[in-house]
Amino acid sequence: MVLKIGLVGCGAIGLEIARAIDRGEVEAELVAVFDRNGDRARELLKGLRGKPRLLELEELVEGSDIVVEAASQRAVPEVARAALGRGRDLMIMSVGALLDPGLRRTVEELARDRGCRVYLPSGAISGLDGLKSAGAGRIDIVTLTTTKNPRGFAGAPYIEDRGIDLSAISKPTVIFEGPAEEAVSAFPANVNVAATLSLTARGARVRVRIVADPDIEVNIHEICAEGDFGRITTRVENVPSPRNPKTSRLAALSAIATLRSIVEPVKIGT
Ligand SMILES: NC(=O)C1=CN([C@@H]2O[C@H](COP(=O)(O)OP(=O)(O)OC[C@H]3O[C@@H](n4cnc5c(N)ncnc54)[C@H](OP(=O)(O)O)[C@@H]3O)[C@@H](O)[C@H]2O)C=CC1
Ligand SMILES: O=C([O-])CC(=O)C(=O)O
Repeated sequence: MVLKIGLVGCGAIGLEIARAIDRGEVEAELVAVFDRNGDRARELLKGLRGKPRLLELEELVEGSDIVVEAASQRAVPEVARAALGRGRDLMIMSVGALLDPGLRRTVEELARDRGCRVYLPSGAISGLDGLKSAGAGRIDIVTLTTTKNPRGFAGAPYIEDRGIDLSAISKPTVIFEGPAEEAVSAFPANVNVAATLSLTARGARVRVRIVADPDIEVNIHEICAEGDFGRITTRVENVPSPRNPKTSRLAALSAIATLRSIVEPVKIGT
């Protein structure tokens, strides 16, 4: 049976996912899309050969085997409850939402009760395979250093609340340092990867450093993890999405790769 996918969020990541399915790169059918911005959803549909329907969330869930969230952290509670509550599998891109302990518990309980799977793609980072293995032992500390062009941080609550003038940054500047839980609320569209690291590290401390560098055009994520296994360091220099400079192209590719791994019989990696 062909996997039926319902997509919530038709922005930079949603568009790439929809196109990959439409080109036959994932053996699945995109049956429906939803976005609070109807124009963006209609624009996405125009470019596809297939004919997914533009539906409200409840109807989208009804017709899908798996719901893919590529919208925002704010969207996650409603989408998760709608999908898991009806026994549908769920993929979450706005992983930062799951650092709210109440929501994480709800998602885990609903998934267990209804026999559903919840997929959290690696997103814009590398090294989760090793970190996942390390988590079976003891991880002491994980640090994430994220560096983007200042324009990538525009609109973040941390920037707005403090009135930080991003255009005045003329050299690499540390604009935030703190735990993952704070980072994902302060920069909800920039460091969801901190939450993915935190969940993978199973309770180990994840410290986040955010750097604005006016001289770069890539989104860099550097990770260092230490524990009884030794040390892992990884660094990705990501090409930003042409549609959304906050988001890296690798994040959309990781969603597509996760969907493939769901439908393909051979699973590679930890
Ligand atoms: N896990 C990871 O590694 C990564 C995660 N992300 C996260 O993935 C998500 C999608 O990223 P991206 O495609 O770049 O984002 P975009 O902003 O490009 O697109 C998101 C779309 O979803 C819409 N949307 C927002 N909230 C809702 C809602 N409650 N219900 C329905 N639609 C909604 C937005 O509308 P509007 O424009 O009106 O807000 C927009 O059209 C973001 O939360 C982003 O932070 C991004 C990169 C990496
Ligand atoms: O795409 C990226 O570089 C990472 C990102 O925005 C996020 O984790 O929210």
